[in-house]
Amino acid sequence: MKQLHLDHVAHFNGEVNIPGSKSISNRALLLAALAKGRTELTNLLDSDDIRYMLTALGKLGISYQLSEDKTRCLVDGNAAPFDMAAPLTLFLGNAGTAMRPLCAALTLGHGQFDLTGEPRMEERPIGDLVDALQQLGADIEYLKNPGFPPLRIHGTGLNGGKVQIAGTLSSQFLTALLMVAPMAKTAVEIEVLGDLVSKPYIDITLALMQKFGVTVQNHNYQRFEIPAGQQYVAPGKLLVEGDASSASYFLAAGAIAGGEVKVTGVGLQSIQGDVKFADALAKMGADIEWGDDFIIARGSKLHGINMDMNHIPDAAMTIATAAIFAEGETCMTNIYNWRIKETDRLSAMATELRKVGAHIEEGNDYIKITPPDNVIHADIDTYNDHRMAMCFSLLAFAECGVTINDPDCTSKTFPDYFERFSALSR
Ligand SMILES: O=C(O)C1=C[C@@H](OP(=O)(O)O)[C@@H](O)[C@H](O)C1
Ligand SMILES: C=C(OP(=O)(O)O)C(=O)O
Repeated sequence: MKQLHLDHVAHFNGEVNIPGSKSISNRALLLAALAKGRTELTNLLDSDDIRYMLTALGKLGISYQLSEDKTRCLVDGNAAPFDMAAPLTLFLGNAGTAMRPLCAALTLGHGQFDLTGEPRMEERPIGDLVDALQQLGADIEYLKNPGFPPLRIHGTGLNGGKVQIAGTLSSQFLTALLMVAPMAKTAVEIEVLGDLVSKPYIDITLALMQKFGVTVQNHNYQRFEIPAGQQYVAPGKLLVEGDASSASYFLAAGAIAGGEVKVTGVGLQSIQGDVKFADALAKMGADIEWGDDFIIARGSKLHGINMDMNHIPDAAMTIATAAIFAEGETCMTNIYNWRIKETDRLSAMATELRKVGAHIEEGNDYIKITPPDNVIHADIDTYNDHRMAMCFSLLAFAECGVTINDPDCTSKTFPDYFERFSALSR
């Protein structure tokens, strides 16, 4: 297994232009494929999750041209649902933003589609989405375990009408349903059951649907009305914002190391909820400055916080490792869905933070972190979870440094993360 040894970093300063948002890249690619006309995407993310979406769209007959550096993509939309004469298998790795929306999109057209993924993908639920699509007449079979991928979809077109969907495990199910609703045969009315988790991701979905010319009425995230007969229309150029979750590691580094770090590509104008990470960091005592297209974090003495983090599920992991450098306890609540992501993140986080000497209380949906008096050097296991690797890089600010096992797992969303991190380290 590859290991990356990070020696003590005393100073961390500079500017980072953050690579494109995963959430926006994969939504924009799928909408561009379904739309009428050509979309030019710039600052597209080049990473595993986006490659799975692009490869799937290519197999589905979508023509696109990718620039050499893979951050600019011209997509010629289908102006219609996918229609394939021969059965197709699409391997989607562990990309939730490919699996969930494609599952919905493939019910719209015609053909037989098998959606498969990595072993972990087979443990990540999708039943709430499948149940909702079945209410609209979709024909979807589970190929192994009920409620989980792999799936077989027989495209038959999607009926409209009223549909209920659970919002309690993942917002990606509602995102997927929203994205296909305008192309159903009649108007769709969605009712969300239970407390909707990761709500700001729905704002990303609605913002992109709007950019592609589609109307949705949002009744307080509990009910959505989507008129029938709508066609996605290519918006021409679309600049993908920098990824706000990816920005969190650099902002936290700036706050911990006492220097000044500026991230560009995300800021006040961002449509991503994870920019609110900067507010959580400010609550810990960091000095944060906002611009329309940038955020600056300056170091200061950090203290622990007690906060519901359901609105920033991904960036919240960065708070957990930043908490090691804060005075007092940090309690992060309402994060049950950490358990169904790339790994069981609550359990992984608790295990690895204990290795560096922290005292941890792990609940079903919360984690309480008491930092150690002296951080201990540890070999950090990353569980094939890019965010475990990236947020534990912050332990390089401890005197003892840190070792990251299997650092290449950052390829899911940020292939050159450690090069960028080193570039700002002194
Ligand atoms: O819609 C999206 O782009 C995402 C939604 C979130 O998932 P959940 O809604 O499952 O929490 C987030 O964790 C994931 O990385 C991306
Ligand atoms: C949960 C994540 O990914 P996915 O899009 O596969 O759900 C993540 O990137 O933290």
